Amino acid sequence: MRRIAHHPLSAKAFAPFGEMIARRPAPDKIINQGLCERHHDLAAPDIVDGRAGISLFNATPRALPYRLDMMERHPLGSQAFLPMTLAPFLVIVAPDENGAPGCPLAFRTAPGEGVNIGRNIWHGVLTPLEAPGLFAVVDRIGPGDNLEEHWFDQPWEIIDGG
Ligand SMILES: NC(=O)N[C@@H](O)C(=O)O
Ligand code: NI
Repeated sequence: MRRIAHHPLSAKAFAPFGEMIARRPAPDKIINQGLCERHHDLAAPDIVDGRAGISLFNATPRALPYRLDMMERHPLGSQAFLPMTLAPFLVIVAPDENGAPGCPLAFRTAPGEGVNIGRNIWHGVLTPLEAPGLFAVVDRIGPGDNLEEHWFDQPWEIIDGG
C-alpha cells in the first residue's frame, strides 16, 4: 500500500488547491458594538452555470490509517467545508496529471479551520476524524453533472504525520 503522512494545514501549502478558511492574526473589522470580530472575505466561491448554495453535511468519522481509494473533482464549482465543531478533519488534494490525480497531499486541520477547495481540483471526500462530522458546505447548485470520480487501481493509505 502506498502511504502518505498528513501534515498540518497551512494557507501556503494549500494555496495551489484552494483557500484555507481560518481567522487572521487580527480581524479585518470589529462590528456589533465591539462584540464581534469580522475576518473578512476569506474565500470566494467559483461557480460556473449555477449559483452558490449552502448545505449541511453530516459525515461519518474515519480513523487513521485512512484508505484513500477514490478522489473526485467538481468541474463546475468550488466546494467549501466549514466545520460546525472544533474537531479536526483530513483534507486530501492532488494535482491533475493528464486527467487523473497525481500524488496526493494530506492535511489535518486545526480546530476552527475550514477550506474552500478550488473548482476542478482533485480531492478526497469529506473526512472528519471525530464525531459529529457536521459541516456547512458552500458549493454549486445548478444543472448538469458536476462530479468526476477517479478510482485508484492501487489505493493510498493516509497515516499520522506525527
Ligand atoms: N459528492 C458530494 O457531495 N460530496 C463530495 O463532493 C465531497 O467532497 O465530500
Ligand atoms: Ni467534493
